[in-house]
Amino acid sequence: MNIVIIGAGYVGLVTGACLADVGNRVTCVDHDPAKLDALQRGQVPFYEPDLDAVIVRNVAAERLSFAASLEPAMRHADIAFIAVGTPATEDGSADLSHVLAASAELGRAVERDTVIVVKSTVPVGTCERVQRTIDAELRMRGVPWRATVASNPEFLKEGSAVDDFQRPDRIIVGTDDPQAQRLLAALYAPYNRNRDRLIVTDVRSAEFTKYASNVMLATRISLMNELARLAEKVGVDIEAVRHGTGADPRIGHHFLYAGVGYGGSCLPKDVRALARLAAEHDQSTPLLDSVQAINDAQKRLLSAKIREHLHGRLEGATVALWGLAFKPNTDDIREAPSLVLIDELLRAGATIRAYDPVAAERVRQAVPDARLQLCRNARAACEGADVLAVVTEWREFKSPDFRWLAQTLAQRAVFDGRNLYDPQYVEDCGLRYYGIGRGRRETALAPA
Ligand SMILES: NC(=O)C1=CN([C@@H]2O[C@H](COP(=O)(O)OP(=O)(O)OC[C@H]3O[C@@H](n4cnc5c(N)ncnc54)[C@H](O)[C@@H]3O)[C@@H](O)[C@H]2O)C=CC1
Ligand SMILES: O=C(O)[C@H]1O[C@H](OP(=O)(O)OP(=O)(O)OC[C@H]2O[C@@H](n3ccc(=O)[nH]c3=O)[C@H](O)[C@@H]2O)[C@H](O)[C@@H](O)[C@@H]1O
Repeated sequence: MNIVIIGAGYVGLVTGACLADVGNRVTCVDHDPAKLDALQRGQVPFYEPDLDAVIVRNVAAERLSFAASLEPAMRHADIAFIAVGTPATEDGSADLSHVLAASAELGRAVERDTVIVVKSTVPVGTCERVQRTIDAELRMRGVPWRATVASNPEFLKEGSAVDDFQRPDRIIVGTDDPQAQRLLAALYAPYNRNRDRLIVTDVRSAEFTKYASNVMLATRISLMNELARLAEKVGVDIEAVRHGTGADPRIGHHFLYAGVGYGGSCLPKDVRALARLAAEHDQSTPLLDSVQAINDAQKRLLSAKIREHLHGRLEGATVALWGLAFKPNTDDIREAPSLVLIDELLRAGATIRAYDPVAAERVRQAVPDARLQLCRNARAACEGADVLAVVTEWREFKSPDFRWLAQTLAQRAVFDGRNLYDPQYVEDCGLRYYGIGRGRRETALAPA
């Protein structure tokens, strides 16, 4: 098929590259000249494992190309995907300006009957707005073409985006139009050989399913983080609880990790946007509000623990920080917990020696403060530091030399924001260990 993708970001680029990889001809259109320039020179503008290889081989095979405008690709397009950003506005609602601008551009560029697929995460009713926007342009042009708008939310995760796209748990297609259903079923057939992954529903349900999925994930994390706080107080290790609860197949082991709060470009904004949608319909959202409040507090937990260990003396202290990206295997720092920790430490007068395998440069641009020193590797970050905080669970942080750390860190403490380490082993090596919800019998407080 001939495919046009509007928006060459995480979702658009992965979608375009993967669809080209199974034989489609794909044009990715983006307004950002720097991004286009990089792509045209064969460079992927962000870090995503395996993506560059898929892009390079499909560009070489002339199945994948990049363009600044929809012309002339729309002349041959069977399907056009809208994969532009939907960031949060000030009041938390999804900013649809990019989606609606792309819709108007599509209305001006459609040159044949085309299925328009909204892949961006959008509130219920947006696809209908997209349809109206495109139809108005088509009417103004007086052309006979039909654009059928369908919803097809994306569920990939950054850091494993290519694999997630190629092996989806489910493919949600929202449309009542039988022709669009058939076309999208054919497009996704390579990922649905057993015919069990495609869920066809109405447009509004598809739009809602995306938010429901993300807020469920966020809720699980906040619940685990709340349990972790209590676990610490009553002498319970949340890691043991995670194993025990996850063994129930109704609960499952995935997404049960207590930590420093969820970040990224999606969970935080989507929880906010759904709460906002509810408010617009006069519905309160006590659960979603708590999910967000717990997450905000969780992002501040590590700095409070560090402050306590240093007896309140953060001023003049030096904190080594491992991990800046909001999760491993990405350089994305949008709403990253590391940024909250950095902000709190800098405001308290501390110096930070930070290391991240790929996200350092982005943090340098976001936080141009000389007291944030970006280091060339994990060990260098610890030299001259008082304590170590681990915020992102990159593989290379999983098994450090704790005895060396005990000799190097002046205040001999590790703050494990991802519960990577065995507390007893760390302490046997001569360090004080602080995790998230790693209560032990001796740390339990007697009830008041
Ligand atoms: N990042 C992720 O892991 C996931 C994101 N989503 C959703 O997918 C959507 C896109 O997210 P990302 O890919 O992260 O966004 P992004 O911000 O990485 O990329 C969006 C791209 O669209 C381009 N753009 C905006 N308006 C345009 C226009 N009119 N014409 C051409 N290009 C235009 C921008 O220049 C940018 O390169 C959002 O709604 C997001 O919530 C869904 C699943 C996963
Ligand atoms: O809509 C989106 O954009 C995407 O949002 C999330 O994907 P992503 O944000 O890339 O990453 P996740 O793996 O979900 O992690 C989000 C945050 O939650 C944190 N997390 C995750 C899992 C866990 O058990 N505990 C935990 O604190 C991570 O560290 C990270 O900060 C969803 O997992 C994807 O399905 C969805 O498509």
